Amino acid sequence: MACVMNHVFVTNIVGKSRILMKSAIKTTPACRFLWKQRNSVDLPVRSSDRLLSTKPVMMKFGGDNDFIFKQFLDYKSYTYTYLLGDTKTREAVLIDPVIEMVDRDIQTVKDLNLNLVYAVNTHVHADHITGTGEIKKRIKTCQSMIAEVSKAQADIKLKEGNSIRFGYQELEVRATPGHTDGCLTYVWHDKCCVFTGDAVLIRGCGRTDFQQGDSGRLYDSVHKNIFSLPKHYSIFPAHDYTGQTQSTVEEELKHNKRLTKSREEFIRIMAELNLPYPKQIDKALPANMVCGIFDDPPL
Ligand SMILES: N[C@@H](CCC(=O)N[C@@H](CSS)C(=O)NCC(=O)O)C(=O)O
Repeated sequence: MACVMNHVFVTNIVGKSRILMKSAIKTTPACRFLWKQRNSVDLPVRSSDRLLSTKPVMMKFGGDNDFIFKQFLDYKSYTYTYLLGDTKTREAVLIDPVIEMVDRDIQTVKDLNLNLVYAVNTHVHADHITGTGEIKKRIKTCQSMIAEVSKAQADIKLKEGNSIRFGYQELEVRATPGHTDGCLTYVWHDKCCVFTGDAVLIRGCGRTDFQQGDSGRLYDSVHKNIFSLPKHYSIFPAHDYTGQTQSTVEEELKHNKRLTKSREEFIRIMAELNLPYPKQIDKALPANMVCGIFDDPPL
């Protein structure tokens, strides 16, 4: 097996030694696995030259897999919550849990005998209250995560270049601002998939008319940090309003109704959307700055 390890510099270890600064050289997945076995704290992640996995899409459902993947829907806000787990260690993370659906999420964690280590938000949501605070109340060892620049409360503040590790699995954190300034995208390179929050929706994108919305910034960050991924990577967004569940980088490069346009045209399209404000925005925004925990229970 070709295994070029090169140099590793792990500089910032936070929260049970699972958050690692990007810095080293990407190798083959098998090589990385062997390397991780030798050293459970430091691990090589990808280099700035974006050398990435050449494996085909690996979202197998069933069989002898090393991971768990579940996509849940909140049918009120059309939010997708993702449960990702590592079958060897049973460690798991939840991405974008919704407060009203926490019973479902925690029950699934229990059913699958998982140890939920992180409850992660892609950004400060405006349309629903996050479930991260409620989850932390019920699972004391679970830590919450959100972007540092969002200034929202969380146990661990993330920024571009961090990695989120659960068992032998790892998500790369990429900054994709524009819908909000703290939008993060999580890339699961080993499984060739990417959790884009509201930055890229299927055939669309997050609106840019409130919070720190900035259409030019969204266009640039998506093209730099999502559309530069290998074409076969699967895209899993935070919402879909049309009944779709998943896309790929290739599909969105070809068919996204907004992001395939020129930057100038994109900015014009976004300025003319005239969408109604999300119904829950007035309570969701302040609640989500404090992990979704208010003194008064949410309606
Ligand atoms: N009707 C929904 C809100 C729908 C909405 O505005 N969605 C946001 C993401 S949640 S802030 C969005 O960016 N939509 C993009 C689009 O093109 O629809 C509600 O009342 O909650």
